Amino acid sequence: MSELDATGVDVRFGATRALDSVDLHVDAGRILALVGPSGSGKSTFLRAVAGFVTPDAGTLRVGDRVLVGDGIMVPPERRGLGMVFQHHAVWPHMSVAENVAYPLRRARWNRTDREARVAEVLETVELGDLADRAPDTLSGGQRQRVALARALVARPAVLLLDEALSALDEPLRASLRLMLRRLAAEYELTMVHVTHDRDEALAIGDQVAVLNRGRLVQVGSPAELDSSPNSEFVARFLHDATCVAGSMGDGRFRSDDGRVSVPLEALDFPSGRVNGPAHLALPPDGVELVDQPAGDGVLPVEVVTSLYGRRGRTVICRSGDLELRVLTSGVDETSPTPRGARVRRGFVYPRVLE
Ligand SMILES: Nc1ncnc2c1ncn2[C@@H]1O[C@H](COP(=O)(O)OP(=O)(O)OP(=O)(O)O)[C@@H](O)[C@H]1O
Repeated sequence: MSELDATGVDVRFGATRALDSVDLHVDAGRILALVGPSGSGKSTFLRAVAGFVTPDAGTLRVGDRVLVGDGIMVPPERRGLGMVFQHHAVWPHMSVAENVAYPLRRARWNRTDREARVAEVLETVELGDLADRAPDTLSGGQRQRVALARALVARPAVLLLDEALSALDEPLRASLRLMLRRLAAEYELTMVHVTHDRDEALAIGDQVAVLNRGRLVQVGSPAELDSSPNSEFVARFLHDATCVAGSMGDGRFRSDDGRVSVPLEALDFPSGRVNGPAHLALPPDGVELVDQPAGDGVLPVEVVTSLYGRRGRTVICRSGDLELRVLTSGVDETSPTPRGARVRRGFVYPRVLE
């Protein structure tokens, strides 16, 4: 069990700054979920830790061992890390057990120790019965567990997962999420789990880090990110918030077009109190539908459509040019069409005027 520490990691590909001075710390035995839109630098970070990409600046350390920095650049095969990719790289010409034993063969483990360790790891990933099977006779989820077992077999200091569950269907994904959390706890394994799936990041991570254009924009527990997104970007990305431009003054937010006016009681300031130009981010669960189009903090709306979800139905409404998502619980769609949306909770951020 080892902690992972990244300090000031920069990676450039020509004019693209794939990672911009990234500082990240993962405590030993914990899972960090790294999430962000496409092209935000998630895979580049993992590849830099694994040793497939050389940072232009910064240091990477696992435990007290420097992997990158101070003139050191440890090659990938000497880093002692495990990695699992989206598409299970399982060798078709080897049985399940042979696939899993491969890293131990390369490390010249003797046969008895190798067989015992392979059997133990296959039990851990619940593949004990399938040791002799050929990979092409396995389901996608079983193959991915073979890849996981192979990454775990040599007791890596850190396990790196690059969209490792993304190609699987639910509910298999859900069961593998649980398996990863169980492994982290039982074996005190440090993990970095890269995903573009926001719900998965919040479900699996002890800590969640959000990347945007190579920059780390927020790191915190799932509950912190859920309740207190520190920027408009995070509010949009994690919460599907609708953003409204306006300003704060006289204890309320007023939108530039005059349609939205919200009193202080309904406002949160996750990045600090704001006065003057501001953006209001409205998460779907911070707005409720009401029958009347008027009232304090109420916008007149027209319902466009809705999506069913387990937490409730998300109703898509329009108010002027604004498209708003409202999470409702058990709204009967045949009831009189709601004509207003009342803001119960919105996040306010400073707005930098161009
Ligand atoms: N080998 C490379 N050569 C040039 N540019 C690259 C290379 N690898 C990545 N990039 C660029 O670096 C940026 C970050 O890419 P990266 O693959 O890390 O993003 P990501 O967040 O993992 O995206 P996705 O979710 O789409 O996989 C992107 O702009 C990408 O085009």
